[in-house]
Amino acid sequence: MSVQKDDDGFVTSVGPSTGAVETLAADLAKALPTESEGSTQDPIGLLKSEFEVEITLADQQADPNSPLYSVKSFDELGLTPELAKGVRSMGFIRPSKIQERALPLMLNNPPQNMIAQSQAGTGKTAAFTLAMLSRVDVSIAETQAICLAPTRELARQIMSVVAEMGKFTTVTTGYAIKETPPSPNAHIVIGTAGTMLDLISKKVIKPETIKIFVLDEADNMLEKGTLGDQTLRVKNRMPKTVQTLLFSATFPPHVRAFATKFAPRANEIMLKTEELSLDSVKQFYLDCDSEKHKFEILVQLYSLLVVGQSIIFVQRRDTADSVAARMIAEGHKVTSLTGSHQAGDRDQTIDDFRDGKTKVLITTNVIARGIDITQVNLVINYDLPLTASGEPDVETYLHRIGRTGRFGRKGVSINFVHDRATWNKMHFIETALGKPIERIATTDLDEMEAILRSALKDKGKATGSAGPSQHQS
Ligand SMILES: Nc1ncnc2c1ncn2[C@@H]1O[C@H](COP(=O)(O)OP(=O)(O)OP(=O)(O)O)[C@@H](O)[C@H]1O
Repeated sequence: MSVQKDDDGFVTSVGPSTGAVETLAADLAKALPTESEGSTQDPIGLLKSEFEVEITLADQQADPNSPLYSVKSFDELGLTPELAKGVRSMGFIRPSKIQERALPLMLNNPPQNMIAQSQAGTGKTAAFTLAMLSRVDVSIAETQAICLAPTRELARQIMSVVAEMGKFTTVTTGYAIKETPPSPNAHIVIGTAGTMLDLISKKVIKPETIKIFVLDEADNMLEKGTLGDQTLRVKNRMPKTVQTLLFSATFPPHVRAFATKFAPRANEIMLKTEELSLDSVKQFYLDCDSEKHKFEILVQLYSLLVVGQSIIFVQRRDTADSVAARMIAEGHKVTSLTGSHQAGDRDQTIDDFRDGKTKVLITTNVIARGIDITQVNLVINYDLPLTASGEPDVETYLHRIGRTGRFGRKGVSINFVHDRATWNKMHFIETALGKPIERIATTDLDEMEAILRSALKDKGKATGSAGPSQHQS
C-alpha cells in the first residue's frame, strides 16, 4: 500500500494505484484549497494561507461584481468604537456588499425593518449581529434583542459571533435552545423557535422589552407549518414597534410574499436569480450506476482523496448513520450528525468538526444552512436535496453547496447521480440556477481525467460536460 502526499500535506493517494482514478484525485486535490487554508493546526500553513486568502479577498473586494465588494470601510458604517474594535479584532478589513448596504439602513433612526438576501458565506451574520449589538442599551438589564435560527448548531454559531464582536462591550447574552440553561434578562437571546416560545410562555424571557427581532435563514423560519407557526407566535408576543430583520441567501417567491407581511414596509435587498450561486464553488456530478454503486464510488473517492474537510449530505437520518457505519467499516474516519442525535452529542460532533478533530461529516439538511466552517472545501450531495413531495429542492441545494467557498474561498461540490430520475432532478436545479454542473463519469476513467483536467485549467468557469450522462435522455 502506498501513501502519497502533495506539497500541502494532502494525501492524494492511499492504497494500490488505480491509474486514472489516482490522477482524478490529484487533479481534484489541485482544484481544492489546501488543508491548511484557514486551519489553526499548522502555523506555517496558516501564515501562508492567510496571505493567500487576503490577496484573493483584496482582489474580490475590489471587483464591483463580487458580493464581497465595498466602497466604504467599517468606520464609515456608523458603528460605536467598541463594535468597530470588535470587527477589527476578527480580522475583517473591509465590509462585504451586504454589510455595507444593510448596516446603515438597519442602524438608522427611527428603526426600519429589513429583508436582506445575499449569497451564502458573504457575511450576513456579522451584519445582523452588529445591528443587534448596536441597538442594546447596556444600562437597562432587560432582554432587548432576539435572534431565531432553525437549528441549535446555527444558534450556537451565531452566539459565538455575537460574543466575539461584542467582546469590547458589556452586552450580556443568553440561549434559548434545548438542554441549555437560559439567562433571564440577558440583553440578547439567541435560540430556536420552539424553545424561545417555551421560555416566553414560562415568563423566563420577557418579550415586552424587545426592540429588535432577527430571523436568520428567514425563508426557512417563515415556511408554512410548525416552524412558521412558532416564529409567528414569538413575533406576536413582542411590541408592534419591534424592528424586524429577515436574512437569508434564498427567498423563494411563496415565502417572500409572507416575509413582506411579517416585516412590513421593510427596506429590501434582493438578488437576481443569476446572482444566487457563487462562482467560487465548482460544481460536478458523478455518473453512478445504482445506489449500491454510489456507495462503492464514495468509498473509492475517500480512499483516493483526503480533502481538507468535507460534508456529505444525505436525505434521511437513517441513511446518514448507515453510510457512516459502512464507511467506518471500510476503514474511513467519519462522523454523522442528524436531528435524531442527543443535544450533547450534536454539540460534541459539530465542535470536533469545527476544530478539525474530525474531517468528514455525514449529515442531513440539519446543517445545510448557515454553518460556517471555512476549512470545508468539498461538499458531496450523496442524495440530492428533495422537498417533502420529492421535487428537487433548489434552495436547499444552494445552501448545501454554500457550506464550502466561504467568503471568497474556493470549494468543490459533487452530486451523486445514479438514475434517470435523479439526473432529471439535478438538471432541474442546474437550469434553475443557470450554472453548469460538470459530469464526471465513473465508467470511463480517461474521460473523467480529461474533464477534470480541462475544468481545472479554466478555474471558476466550468463549461459543461464532455459527454452526455448515461441517464440523460
Ligand atoms: N467583512 C468581512 N471580512 C472578512 N471576513 C468576513 C467579513 N464578514 C464576514 N466574514 C467571514 O466570512 C465567513 C462567512 O460569513 P457568514 O457566516 O456571516 O456568512 P452568511 O452570509 O451568514 O452565510 P450563510 O448564507 O451560509 O448563512 C465567516 O467566516 C465570517 O467570519
